[in-house]
Amino acid sequence: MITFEHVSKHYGEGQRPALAEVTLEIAKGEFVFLVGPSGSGKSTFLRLVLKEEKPSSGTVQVAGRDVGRLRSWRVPALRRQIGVVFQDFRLLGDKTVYENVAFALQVLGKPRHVIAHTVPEVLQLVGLEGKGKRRPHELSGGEQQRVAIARAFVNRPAILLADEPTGNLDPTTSIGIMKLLDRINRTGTTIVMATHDADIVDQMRKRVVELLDGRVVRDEDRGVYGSSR
Ligand SMILES: Nc1ncnc2c1ncn2[C@@H]1O[C@H](COP(=O)(O)OP(=O)(O)OP(=O)(O)O)[C@@H](O)[C@H]1O
Repeated sequence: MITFEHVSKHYGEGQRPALAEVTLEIAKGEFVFLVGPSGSGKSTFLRLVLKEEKPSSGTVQVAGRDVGRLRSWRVPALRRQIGVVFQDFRLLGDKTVYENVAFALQVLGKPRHVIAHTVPEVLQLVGLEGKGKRRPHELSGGEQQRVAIARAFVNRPAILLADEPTGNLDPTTSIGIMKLLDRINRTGTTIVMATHDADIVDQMRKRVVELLDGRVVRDEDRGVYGSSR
């Protein structure tokens, strides 16, 4: 589903590379934690998958396409296959929960009856039934993240990228969010999650890819946050 072959990314002359010779394959339906200290290249990895950045060298393939060679007019089609969730939720503050999720479908030109049917379904999936009329500021952080996940998932993308989705949440709320991501993963969606949350990684026991200074230094199935060696 996602293949990196000898991918390096240099943002600027004289800077050390944000990613260096990364070769990695993530299969359809996998759940992968990207871990590593601040500045190790996790967000850069995610941005390359989305074609928000271009690799300086090497190839990035997503869903069978060479992202580096993708023409700009094909980029929206690539991004339709990828849902994204961030640490700071990034909801539209002047829209209700329902409208935030519906908006993701409106921009894709989905007919109104499809939206009316799909949004309540996905709000129920994320545990927000009955809260569609609230605005983001009337929700807890965990609920806001559920809205963000509903919005990212409403189009049933093949891939969900999550950049520190539990970074602003307390441990109990974080566990709820992880259960939700696990449920989404079980529907067949490939999930790549960058995180500093050691407890979560240790509890979930999924594949762990560790970056250090832009290099993959560990890739373990059912891994833990810190090296087990
Ligand atoms: N737009 C940019 N321009 C220049 N340098 C950048 C840019 N984005 C990231 N970098 C540099 O690339 C390196 C990797 O950054 P990246 O954001 O990918 O790390 P990260 O592992 O996601 O960090 P964090 O855990 O703090 O989010 C860092 O040295 C950073 O300063």
